[in-house]
Amino acid sequence: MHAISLERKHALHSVAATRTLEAAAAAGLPAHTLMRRAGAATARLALALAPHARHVWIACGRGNNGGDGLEAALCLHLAGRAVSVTWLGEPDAAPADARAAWQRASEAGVVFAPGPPTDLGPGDLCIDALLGIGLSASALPGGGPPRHAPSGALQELLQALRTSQAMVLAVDVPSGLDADTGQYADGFAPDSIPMAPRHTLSLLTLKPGLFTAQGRDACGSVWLDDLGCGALAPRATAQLGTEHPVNARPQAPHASHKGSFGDVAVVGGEGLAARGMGMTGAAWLAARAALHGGAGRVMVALLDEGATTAPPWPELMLRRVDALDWPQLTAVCGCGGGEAVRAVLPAALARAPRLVLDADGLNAVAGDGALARALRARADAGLASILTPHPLEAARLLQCTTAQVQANRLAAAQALAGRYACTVVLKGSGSVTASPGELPVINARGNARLATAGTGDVLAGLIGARLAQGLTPHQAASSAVQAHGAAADHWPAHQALTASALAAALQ
Ligand SMILES: NC(=O)C1=CN([C@@H]2O[C@H](COP(=O)(O)OP(=O)(O)OC[C@H]3O[C@@H](n4cnc5c(N)ncnc54)[C@H](O)[C@@H]3O)[C@@H](O)[C@H]2O)[C@@H](O)CC1
Ligand SMILES: Nc1ncnc2c1ncn2[C@@H]1O[C@H](COP(=O)(O)OP(=O)(O)O)[C@@H](O)[C@H]1O
Ligand SMILES: [K+]
Repeated sequence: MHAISLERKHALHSVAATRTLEAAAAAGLPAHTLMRRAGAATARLALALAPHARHVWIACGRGNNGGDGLEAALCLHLAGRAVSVTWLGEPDAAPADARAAWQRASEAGVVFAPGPPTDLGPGDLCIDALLGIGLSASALPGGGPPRHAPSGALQELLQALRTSQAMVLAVDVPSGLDADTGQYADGFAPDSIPMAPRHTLSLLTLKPGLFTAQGRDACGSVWLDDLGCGALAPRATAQLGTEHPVNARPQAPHASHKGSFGDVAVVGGEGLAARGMGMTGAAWLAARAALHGGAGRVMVALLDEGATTAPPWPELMLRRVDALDWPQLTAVCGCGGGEAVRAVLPAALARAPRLVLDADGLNAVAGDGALARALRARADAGLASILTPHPLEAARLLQCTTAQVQANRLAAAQALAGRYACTVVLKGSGSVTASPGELPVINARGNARLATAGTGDVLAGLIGARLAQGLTPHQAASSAVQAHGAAADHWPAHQALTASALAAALQ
């Protein structure tokens, strides 16, 4: 068992892949072995997390997730801890593994109670073993009418777990969360994020939904126990984090020059005169990020007809759009581009060998079939493209709703990558980077301090810098997303995170 370190990459497996592994592992082991291992691992982690707990309360569901909880109860009871269990199952209806676990726990004298102890305090521990990966798919958003509405008893126990002052350890997955998508099933979303500390012990594999959409809030700290079956794991569904080089500069040869690190041109920043909304700041932010991200030279082509503006940072060079030497550039197009960016896109799409398309650049492509075809054609011409939509921009590109994008972020990012034959970063908590033929990467870094205007422009500029320095689009995008998130994670608690400060803090 180990805590999931965000410094390393990890394989992620869908529920289907985990079921395949479970079946292969169970076939080679005596009956009930996996559940006993799962219960023992849960008990070990419980003792480590709450060594001085006066009470451990375990809420167990009807299925095998509940069986894991019963096995954990037995281990904790045998270790001399004060344990009580609330089990929603019935011996005659329980799956075989869970029934055996109930029998062993009962025979050993584990205490069963209808609900949690009334005096659970902050030093105590609750274990959530209500629902695991068996959560019914038909209850998931977009999956039709729920087959099982959460019963009153299940709701009461979930509520007790979520409002308890005691730390909560979720077995395998927080109950009600879909382990593939990170979305709660209908009727299971909490009213607010619980205040008590939370841990999740994922069993056999790490699942993608633990790290994207609602997953990170639901899980708290994530741990993994492969139950001794890691060697049997099938091909990963996705990857958590990336180990690609952060900044090529420290390893660069002494005989480098500024041309060795690529030219980035940021094209965006519609002027105030166009539609009464000045967005030049977005272009400057992207350019500053490209500079701090290690690009050799950074140019800015503002879509600000007639205005002559001095760059806010003297390292940046101004260019008119018609003076851009597209074939030599990595273009970052769209940041604050407004309506004006549409006119530039045919040239950028046709001529830029490396292109990052953000914000209004994406909206223009979503609303214009010719631009969409030009984007799609870039792959066949050997030109590299990266799209960086937030969920609403992704929904426009996919002609669906934001809720449908969020319902399965991994699938949405992969669908976009397929449709446009390029790399896609679907932003938001647990950003997903997907590229044709590559394992998608979920980023587990970053936090809600990034939810401030301009941080997306900073990301686009940083991706541009990495692409300019020679990383592949998939490497450039996934490593930039990770560095962007890590900068937010390391941000001093007492300092405001603003987009321009973030750009300057990048490495
Ligand atoms: N069988 C095995 O070999 C192993 C199973 N393991 C555990 O077993 C879990 C999976 O067990 P199961 O397949 O039994 O599934 P779960 O225990 O996750 O859930 C199934 C139960 O929940 C109910 N349910 C499903 N969706 C519901 C909904 N929307 N509302 C209300 N009730 C709902 C079902 O009717 C069933 O009673 C894993 O998450 C893991 O904790 C682990 O012990 C590893 C080994
Ligand atoms: N709650 C959050 N957790 C993690 N990352 C976040 C969160 N909110 C925003 N971000 C990140 O901040 C950036 C915001 O980008 P975007 O929505 O395009 O904003 P803007 O257009 O204002 O720059 C993205 O990289 C996104 O993933
Ligand atoms: K659970």
